[in-house]
Amino acid sequence: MSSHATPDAGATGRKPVTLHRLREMHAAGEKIAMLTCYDASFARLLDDCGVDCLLVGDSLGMVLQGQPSTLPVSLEDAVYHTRAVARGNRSAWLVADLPFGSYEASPEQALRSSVALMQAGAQMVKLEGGGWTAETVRFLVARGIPVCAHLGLTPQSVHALGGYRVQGRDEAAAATLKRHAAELADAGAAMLVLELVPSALAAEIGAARPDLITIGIGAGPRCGGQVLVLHDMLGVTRGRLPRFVRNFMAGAASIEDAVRLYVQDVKAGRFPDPELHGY
Ligand SMILES: Nc1nc(=O)c2c([nH]1)NC[C@@H]1CN(c3ccc(C(=O)N[C@@H](CCC(=O)O)C(=O)O)cc3)CN21
Ligand SMILES: CC(C)C(=O)C(=O)O
Ligand SMILES: [Mg+2]
Repeated sequence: MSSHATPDAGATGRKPVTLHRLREMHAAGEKIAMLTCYDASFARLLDDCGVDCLLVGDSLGMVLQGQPSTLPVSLEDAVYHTRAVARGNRSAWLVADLPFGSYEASPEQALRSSVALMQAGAQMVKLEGGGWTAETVRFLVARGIPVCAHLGLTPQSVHALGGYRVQGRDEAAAATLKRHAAELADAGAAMLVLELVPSALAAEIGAARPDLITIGIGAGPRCGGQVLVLHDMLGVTRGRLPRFVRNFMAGAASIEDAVRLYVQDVKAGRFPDPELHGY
């Protein structure tokens, strides 16, 4: 064992996943595996299993708190779970959702909320919305805060959208989505979550902006990476699940095996299957 071992890498652990490394992976065509994570124990497990990115999603409102939507999640809630995940994580890239009401009023409000998440251990913040968020994205990026955008089904707008429905289905909506993606990329967003959009549209957005790392959830296999809600892919969530979910615990001998299978299947392009999970 070298006496010059870097302090960040554990004895057997990988090097920390940086934004630079994610861009290298994306440029080389390596798919990025992301999962939501809300606590220290799962953070350590997911990191050990090679998950590239952990997302402290505001889905925690539904999954952990039993809320009917993500709207009741507070910035305090997000900070609390980001702290926990940051303590358990060793090397995965840590993204935290800006909750509903914590960033919409102004770029300054978004900065204050983002500072709270970054001080809790996040390395990137994620916010939902189209072109109107570009000014805020530019403001945060200029101040050293990496930003992930989120288009398509944006659950914080569920009441305006009229339910958790596929977005960008007709030609006009698809054109708007493409324009918003370009505006967010121009504003400096490094990553873009595409949720519940037709696979062909997600592929087009990614092809138009190779500088933007697209992460799909119900957006088909031709994205730069994939994300799922942890409790969904582990078969913990009860009730009817979105079509894009696969239960990786089915046939797996352990949670670690299921998570490793997810990472392998994302990297190999085996998940998602366009027939089973696509729109
Ligand atoms: N546990 C959990 N998993 C999620 O993926 C998730 C959350 N919670 N909470 C926030 C949002 C809500 N999400 C949802 C919820 C329902 C559908 C759904 O039922 N979609 C239909 C498609 C409808 C259509 O065709 O327009 C489906 O069958 O997939 C999709 C995404 C995704 N997010
Ligand atoms: C599902 C992902 C993209 C998310 O925003 C969340 O978990 O809150
Ligand atoms: Mg979210």
